[in-house]
Amino acid sequence: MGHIVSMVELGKLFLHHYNNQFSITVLLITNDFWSNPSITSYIETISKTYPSISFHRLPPHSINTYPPRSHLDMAFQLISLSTPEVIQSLVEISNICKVSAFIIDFFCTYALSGAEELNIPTYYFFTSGAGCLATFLNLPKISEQYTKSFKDLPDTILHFPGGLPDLKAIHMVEPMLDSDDPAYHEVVYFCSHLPKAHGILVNTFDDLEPKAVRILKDEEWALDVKVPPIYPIGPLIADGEDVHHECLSWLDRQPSKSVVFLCFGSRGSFSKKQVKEIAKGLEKSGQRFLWVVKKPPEDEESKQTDHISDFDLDEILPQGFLERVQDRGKVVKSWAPQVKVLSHDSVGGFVTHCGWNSVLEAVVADVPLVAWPLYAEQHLNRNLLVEYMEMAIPVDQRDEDGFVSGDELEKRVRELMDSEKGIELREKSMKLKESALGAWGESGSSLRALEELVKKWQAS
Ligand SMILES: O=c1ccn([C@@H]2O[C@H](COP(=O)(O)OP(=O)(O)O[C@H]3O[C@H](CO)[C@@H](O)[C@H](O)[C@H]3O)[C@@H](O)[C@H]2O)c(=O)[nH]1
Repeated sequence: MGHIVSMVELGKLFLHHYNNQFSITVLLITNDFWSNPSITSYIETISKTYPSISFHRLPPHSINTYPPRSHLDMAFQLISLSTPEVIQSLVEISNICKVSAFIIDFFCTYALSGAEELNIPTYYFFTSGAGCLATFLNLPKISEQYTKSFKDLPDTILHFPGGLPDLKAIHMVEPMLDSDDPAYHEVVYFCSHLPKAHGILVNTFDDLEPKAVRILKDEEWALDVKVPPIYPIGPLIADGEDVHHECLSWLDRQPSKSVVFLCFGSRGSFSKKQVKEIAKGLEKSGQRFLWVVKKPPEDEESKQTDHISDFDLDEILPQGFLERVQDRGKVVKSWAPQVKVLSHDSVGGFVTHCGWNSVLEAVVADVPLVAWPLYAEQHLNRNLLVEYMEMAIPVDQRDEDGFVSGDELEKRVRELMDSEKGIELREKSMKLKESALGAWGESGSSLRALEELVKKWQAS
């Protein structure tokens, strides 16, 4: 969902600045694996409100090569199987009009060479940040240096060029933890193809990641790999959902900047033990909080689907917790309208899983962060947010399973809401909000990057 929303936001961006010059076609893979009612309703809404954006659904495939090793292996196999139809669609669209650019998600790298053979300029839209992109560009080299799986290297620290933060091997991006998983090799393949694109659009802005943008654009090859033209065209975030959720009325009754919001993205669920520990930490912290809790998965397998199922909150929270914190805490099941919550005046801090959209939404809303990464590239984002961008407080996690004690959460929440460090972060986040607005103002950095890109297309 996060990737579709980002891609559509990009389409809306072109339409907003270059009305009548472009129409947008979004190619979508269809499969039970991805069927999700919120995606269907999202697409229906966008189709109605933006007639210049059309969605073309590719025919479904089923996996017939080998049993998938992981959910990402399955996802990558399905995407790869759709490549011939992607290229066929490009041919058909080219027969009707000129394709100015073909913009692909990182996970859709399979279509890059076919599109280039058709002489269609192909770009990536990288939905995470510039620091993450700079690190990804180096992953093929890093992977060559190790024969063991990163998950089996508990004492190894990985170093990257260009002053990028180190990363514990066990915090490697999720699909590259296990070298026996075919998804590992697919991610290396994706990363090694990034330099082959005409350019990479990145959902960030210069002032948010000045060091990372600089090394990506550095002609001296600070990164030790070839980097194609980079276009930081963010922050692109979805508009707040047009819903009225009960948690918003609750926020209306809380003092300004007093509430810590805890939300862990579209898939972030925890074990029952971890849920109890979070509750303990929040209760002891004495702070006001709004906490989105997803259903704890029964096992690793059900982790992919369980988070959208219904469940009984009383069964997983400590006994009497809700009554004891009723004056200052609210727990919401499964989902809250995050963009609206973050921009509410009562919210003064955000405990986040470091998903990039969540980071950008917090930046735009001027909310300081506690970083609690879970999966995907989130550990990498945590290191960037804490060490490189200095805009978040980290939580200390157990190496084996990422567990965070209630005492640790209590300490970090207090630090964010009630300490010198918290004040520092708050000042920084106010400045970043202004810079985010400035990036799209007259001669702002993101606007300039967009203009440069479109000029190229117009000239070709
Ligand atoms: O209760 C919720 C939970 C999430 N959201 C929204 O869902 C999106 C979540 O996006 P993000 O923060 O990027 O997290 P993920 O959904 O986990 O995104 C995936 O994609 C991101 C972009 O590539 C990566 O940075 C993440 O690690 C990866 O997990 C955001 O727009 C949130 O506002 C809500 O509105 N309410």
